[in-house]
Amino acid sequence: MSSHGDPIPMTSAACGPLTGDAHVPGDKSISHRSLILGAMAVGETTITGLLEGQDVLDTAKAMRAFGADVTDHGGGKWSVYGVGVGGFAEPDQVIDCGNSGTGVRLIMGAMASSPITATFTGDASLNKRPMARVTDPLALFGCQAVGRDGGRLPMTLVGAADPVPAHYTVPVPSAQVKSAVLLAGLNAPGETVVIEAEATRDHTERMLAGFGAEISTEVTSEGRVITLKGQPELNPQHIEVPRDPSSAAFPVCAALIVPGSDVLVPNIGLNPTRAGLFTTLREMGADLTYENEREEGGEPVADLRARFSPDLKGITVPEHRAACMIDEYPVLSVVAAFAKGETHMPGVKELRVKESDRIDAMAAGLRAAGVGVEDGPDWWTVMGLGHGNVPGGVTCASHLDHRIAMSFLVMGMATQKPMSVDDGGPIATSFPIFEPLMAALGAEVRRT
Ligand SMILES: O=C(O)C1=C[C@@H](OP(=O)(O)O)[C@@H](O)[C@H](O)C1
Ligand SMILES: C=C(OP(=O)(O)O)C(=O)O
Repeated sequence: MSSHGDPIPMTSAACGPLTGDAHVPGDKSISHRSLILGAMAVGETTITGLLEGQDVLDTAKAMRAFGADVTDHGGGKWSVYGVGVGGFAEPDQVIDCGNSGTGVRLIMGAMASSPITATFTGDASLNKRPMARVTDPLALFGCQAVGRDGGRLPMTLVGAADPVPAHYTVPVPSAQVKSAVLLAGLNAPGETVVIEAEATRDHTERMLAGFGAEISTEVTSEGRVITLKGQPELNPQHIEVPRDPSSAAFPVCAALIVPGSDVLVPNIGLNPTRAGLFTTLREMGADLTYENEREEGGEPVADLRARFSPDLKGITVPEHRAACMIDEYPVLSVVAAFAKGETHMPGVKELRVKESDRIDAMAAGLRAAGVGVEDGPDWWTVMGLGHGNVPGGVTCASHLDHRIAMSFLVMGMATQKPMSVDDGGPIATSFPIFEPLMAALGAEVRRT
């Protein structure tokens, strides 16, 4: 089933070279944060290039339910009239975050230090995902949570009437947990401190500073120590959302495996906490170059140029790189199938608690398509067959997971026989223009 509606079976088949420019949508992480921080500022935040995927639309709807005035002006232009830190109203309906872990976890953080009660739910995928990783630290602020067994949604949070700041070491590498704690810290008096051993995406820290919060990060022997001063007045901003490196991954990887391809993916944010896939692909021998490198809004940006790469080789992806490419492992495993030799991916336990168990989902489809995969609790290895040698010819389950669906469709562009997915519906959560964008490059992707 797709997140919203009937399943949409899709197929992709081997195609001629992929060529042209691929303008991928706005960054999903930054889009969620623009709406949430806009809702917590005093006055009007304007946003251009917002990702209008279902995950972000669900966050926009949630921000309205908490009292912010959120307006869609068309063409990716949005405005949010915020209610100020501590100004959230109590929603009179259940908050449905659909398929989005980022949406629900950040919003829980944003309301946790306010004296209001809210009930959260999601689709069948989100309702299986662990929420105690967020509600445990939110309890330190005085927020109470009651959910289903194992800390699952639906779940009701009773925000703290008298919040206290927290000092918390994040036990798993998760930007969502870190961000939930920081957002809760906004309405607590005094300093909230979050420590992360491994660096995860730092958009919340950068954007909070942009909105005028007092926040600092110190790198110590314990890791990154982030200190936030509570109860600031956040100033509204104009935000230009950069294009999403996690979406860029799909046309980039497709170009590397389809013979003769030459694709330009312009204006991609290369924040080091997000760009691990591109480093990894270059280590595998990918013909992937950064053109027109520049800085925009304090972040490194470049146009990515990906060309067919006949001599890809398997590598071991360094474990310390996992957090900065965590959403890209599914599509990396596809590229690995077309490389020569083994690609070993250690330290990736978090893949098992995404929209699906991404190791299981990819391993099942790759094996069915004739590719050897070995896996353990926190690692997996793909036995590459080399270009032209990957059989394909199977239908894979996408398990309500956009990245699984897109990964198998990219794979089918270079396998001997077409690849299908049972449901391409979830693609709309993060990359609603995936089909027309890939078709315009010359791919054979269609609904079946
Ligand atoms: O903070 C964010 O915007 C995200 C953090 C990551 O999740 P975790 O925090 O669970 O690693 C990532 O997988 C997700 O797509 C977006
Ligand atoms: C894991 C992802 O998203 P979320 O956790 O927001 O559902 C993703 O987009 O790959």
